[in-house]
Amino acid sequence: MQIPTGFEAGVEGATLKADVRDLDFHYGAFHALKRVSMPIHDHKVTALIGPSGCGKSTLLRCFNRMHDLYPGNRYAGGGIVLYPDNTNLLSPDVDPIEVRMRISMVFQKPNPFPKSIFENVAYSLRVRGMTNKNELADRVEAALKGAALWNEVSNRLKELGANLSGGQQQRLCIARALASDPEIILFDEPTSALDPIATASIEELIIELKEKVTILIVTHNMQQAARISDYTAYMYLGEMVEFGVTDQIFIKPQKKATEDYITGRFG
Ligand SMILES: Nc1ncnc2c1ncn2[C@@H]1O[C@H](COP(=O)(O)OP(=O)(O)OP(=O)(O)O)[C@@H](O)[C@H]1O
Repeated sequence: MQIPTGFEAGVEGATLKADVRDLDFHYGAFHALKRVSMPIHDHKVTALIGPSGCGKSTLLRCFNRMHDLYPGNRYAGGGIVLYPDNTNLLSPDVDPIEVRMRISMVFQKPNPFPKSIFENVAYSLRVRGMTNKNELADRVEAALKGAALWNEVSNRLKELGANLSGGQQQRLCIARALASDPEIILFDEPTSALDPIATASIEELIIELKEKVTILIVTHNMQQAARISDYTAYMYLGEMVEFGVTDQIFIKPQKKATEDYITGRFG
């Protein structure tokens, strides 16, 4: 899908994986997202930045219909179109379970299931009906390799996931997210509970992962957004203030509000 008019392509020939169109979101009476539009480029990392409470996580959670799990939440406006099949992820006709198979999520705190390392990764495959032992083993190995964890755990697969270090647990959660072969992975501040070394390895991994998947990441850390993302979106009070190529947002933002935030004058 070529970039529709009105979106800054940034990279020649870039294609879109999804686009958010005039999206509104309400937590009961609270209007948390206001007419948000932004493109999600295929096989790129897009970072959502902005001060606390501006709606970054709310926007991220729309992508896998997590808000559906709580009563009173309401999507409105245009929706989120996923390419290449033009599926509106927020349409009531689209099954949220299907959406979560195509779009997986990694949370702020590593949250392995109380199961073995192997089962943490195999779980989503079993849920999808995979029963063949060899196939499961191959897929688990591929996901753990994809998450740069295989070398550290290949001889510990029966141990509890919770026995791993924090950084390893987060890579296990990334392996779990990868196992189902998603098209997009959502990361919600994935390194905020980790030390600098574990953070660096997750950042390196995210950059590698974009070969396989499209990535959308919420981060409080502007240096992190600058280091790992191709595109950055700056949000404030539920609105999309500015979207662009990361270098442009950080070096020469178009809007004063973005500049004030980037330079630390605000936020
Ligand atoms: N379940 C909820 N019910 C009502 N309001 C909510 C709920 N979750 C978030 N909000 C409100 O929606 C707004 C956006 O919250 P959100 O968590 O998306 O912000 P954020 O930019 O991710 O913030 P942070 O960086 O602190 O995580 C905030 O005003 C928040 O108080």
